[in-house]
Amino acid sequence: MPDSVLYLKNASIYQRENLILSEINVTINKGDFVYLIGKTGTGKSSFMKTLYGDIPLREGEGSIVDFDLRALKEKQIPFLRRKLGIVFQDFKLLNDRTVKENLLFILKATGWVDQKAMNSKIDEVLSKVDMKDSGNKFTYQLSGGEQQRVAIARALLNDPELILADEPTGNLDPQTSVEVMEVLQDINKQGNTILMATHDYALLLKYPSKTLKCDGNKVFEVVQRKG
Ligand SMILES: Nc1ncnc2c1ncn2[C@@H]1O[C@H](COP(=O)(O)OP(=O)(O)OP(=O)(O)O)[C@@H](O)[C@H]1O
Repeated sequence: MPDSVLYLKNASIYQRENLILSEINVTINKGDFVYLIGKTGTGKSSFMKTLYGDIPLREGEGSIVDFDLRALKEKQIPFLRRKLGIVFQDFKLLNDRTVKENLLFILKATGWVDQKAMNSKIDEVLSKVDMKDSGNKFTYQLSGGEQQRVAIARALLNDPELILADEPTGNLDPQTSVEVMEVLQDINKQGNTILMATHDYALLLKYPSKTLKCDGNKVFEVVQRKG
């Protein structure tokens, strides 16, 4: 699989002893923008959690950014997550710090030491999400859409090979959802690979792309009709 960043073959996903999804066959290639859709409770979050090592893959084959999901050891998980950018519905920013301090925290935690390099990386990712002028604001001073843009900037810090966004617009109004989606589209056009779980069908229609659907314990690729 030369250009694949995610590969699942006959994979099954369990929550404790409950089978959530089975016979999953999915490939995501470098540069793709892929949606993961499905009704509530069909397993989108379980799928995402398996990919970032929060749920072990117990059946089938799985490889993500060159990590074997079946053989993944607890101590490898931080290294896997360094190659992924993860964006959550509820932003998960540290509210007692400024935007820059939130980003510095992650850089230091992932081994960066050179202050100049850190500052320039922070400027770079904040520019990508159009938040360069807000570095000194506390996160609680930002709107929901701005907070999500900072969370996307944070996901970009370590040049991830794959961005996993789990309902990134789930807490946002329709207008702000479109703004955040524009940011995700832009960074995809710049070469980032993105898997986005969503139940926002308006976004799918506005920004059509490859779509996987969770339904009846399976994951299907669905073909979107144009027009
Ligand atoms: N920690 C857990 N332990 C046991 N079962 C769980 C756990 N978390 C989720 N489940 C079950 O797994 C199934 C899939 O849940 P999941 O959260 O993956 O769905 P989802 O498609 O992401 O839903 P939503 O859109 O509501 O977030 C549900 O039936 C849920 O009850």
